[in-house]
Amino acid sequence: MNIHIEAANQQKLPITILTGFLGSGKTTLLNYILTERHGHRIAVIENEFGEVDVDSDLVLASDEEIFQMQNGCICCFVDVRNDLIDVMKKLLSHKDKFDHIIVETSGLADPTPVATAFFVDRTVADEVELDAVVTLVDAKHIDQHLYDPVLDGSDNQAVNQIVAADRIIVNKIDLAGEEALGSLEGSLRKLNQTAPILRSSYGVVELSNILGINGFRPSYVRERAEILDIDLDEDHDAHHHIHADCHDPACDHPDHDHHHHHHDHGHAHEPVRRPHQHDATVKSHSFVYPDPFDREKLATFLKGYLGAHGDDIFRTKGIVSVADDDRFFVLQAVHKLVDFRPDHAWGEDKRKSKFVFIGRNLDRDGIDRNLRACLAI
Ligand SMILES: Nc1nc2c(ncn2[C@@H]2O[C@H](COP(=O)(O)OP(=O)(O)OP(=O)(O)O)[C@@H](O)[C@H]2O)c(=O)[nH]1
Repeated sequence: MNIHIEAANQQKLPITILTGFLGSGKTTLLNYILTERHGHRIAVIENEFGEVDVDSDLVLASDEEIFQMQNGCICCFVDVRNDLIDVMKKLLSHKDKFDHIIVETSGLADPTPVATAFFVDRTVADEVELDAVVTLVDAKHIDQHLYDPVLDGSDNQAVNQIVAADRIIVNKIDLAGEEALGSLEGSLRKLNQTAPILRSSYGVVELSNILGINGFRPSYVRERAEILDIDLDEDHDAHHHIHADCHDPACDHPDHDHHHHHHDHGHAHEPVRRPHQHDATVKSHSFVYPDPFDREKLATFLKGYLGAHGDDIFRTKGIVSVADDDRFFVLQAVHKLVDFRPDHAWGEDKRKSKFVFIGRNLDRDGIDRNLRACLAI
């Protein structure tokens, strides 16, 4: 299989891979990018973690093209990566409509195999170039994931995302003091010696620092090839190596083994396995209810429950139908920090509530029982 790594070419469509741990602010940054006037016409590909799609409801409607990719994490499955290539081909078939693509990975994804995927398919590789891997870091919560004791000896996605970055954005600086920020930046610098580190609150950064930066300049090629695990020295028929760990506990793909590295050697459907451990303790549970909720009861439950279990529950999201209110409510929680507020009117949309809880030691039945107790009936 031929791998095309070459100098940046203005004709090629730049791709930004937006990554960062669960709840770090990827969608917030994406919304900022999509609503900001920056001169780029952007297509977005999203990869959702968890089987119930909430993210598409959270991304602001815009003229941009937004493609949802569910059913697995981009970084994990060969067929999800193939879907990525298919989506990319569709986009390329009307590329006059945009001049930049952003791929938002799921919060548990390793960006490296996602980036590598673009070099696997020749048609796509001829037309696109990786502009940059942009990694968001949650200034308040990252420490507990970088130094996660449960992951001792296993792959740590929070670390991989930082290692793979061309740009690091320390987000949520409003929640951290100067001293903590300084020490965090020191730790990030140890993991990644080259990526400029920016700071932001709610993803507000100077966009010229993260879009159209040509992270793949010729001088970067070797360094990037190393990060992407592509062997440049193997003449024209260089193998590509995809480290396709699945970090999507929601997946139950038959070909998938959560305890092994998949190591492709150009044969997309025949992963070669080698011993590997990783965190299979993180799970995602989704809940859907047709009946409306009592706003106060639900808010009280969420605060109390996440207050008690928020060390283990990394991320909670929801779109909620509230009794006697025309608007849908959005639930956003990262560990113990809960944000539950009204959004737009439901309009023609069918009212129903969806919740996704992601974390360790989740008590699915208990959460379900508690949520049902908050229904307005
Ligand atoms: N205080 C504060 N909250 C923020 C900031 N940026 C984002 N948030 C909040 O953090 C929560 C998570 O933000 P998202 O943008 O949904 O995070 P994400 O990385 O897309 O999350 P996943 O898709 O689950 O991985 C939301 O409640 C945001 O409003 C910030 O700079 N400061």
